Amino acid sequence: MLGKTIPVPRLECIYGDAGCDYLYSNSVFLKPLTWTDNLANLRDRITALTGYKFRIVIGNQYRTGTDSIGWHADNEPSMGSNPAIASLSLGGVRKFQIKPRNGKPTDFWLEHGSLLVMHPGCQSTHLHQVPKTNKIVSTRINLTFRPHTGGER
Ligand SMILES: O=C(O)CCC(=O)C(=O)O
Ligand SMILES: [Fe+2]
Repeated sequence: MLGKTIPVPRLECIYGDAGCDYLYSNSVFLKPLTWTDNLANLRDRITALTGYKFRIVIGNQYRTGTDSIGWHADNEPSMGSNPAIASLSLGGVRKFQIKPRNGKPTDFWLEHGSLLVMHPGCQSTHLHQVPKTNKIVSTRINLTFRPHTGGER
């Protein structure tokens, strides 16, 4: 529901081009802050590396092992069809799992500085998550660079 605060088990923020508002799960509305120099620099370096253009970045902070993100696909219509998503991990190592819808998960241990790229099509065929863990883990920050179809250019 718009205007309602929904708790999520992690901290979130969004930066991006003006007007590139982001609505997910039909309930959470995020309005981007203006790109900082450091984030814009990272965005441009990742575009140079991957060839994909990005207009928003969503930041997640997993403070402890109880912070997480459940199984989902990033298929919000505002990103257009078949988005390419680049995911940069910083800080503590966490398990990232990806699976074909109804298939078996594959585990990746995303280390500080690793860049995971989900190519176009991935969001229609696969789901991904960062599960909770009982292990002691240090804080992790993840930045997902994404396209967006709206806003000002
Ligand atoms: O933290 C991660 O590695 C994944 C984050 C994610 O899936 C998302 O923000 O949609
Ligand atoms: Fe995701």
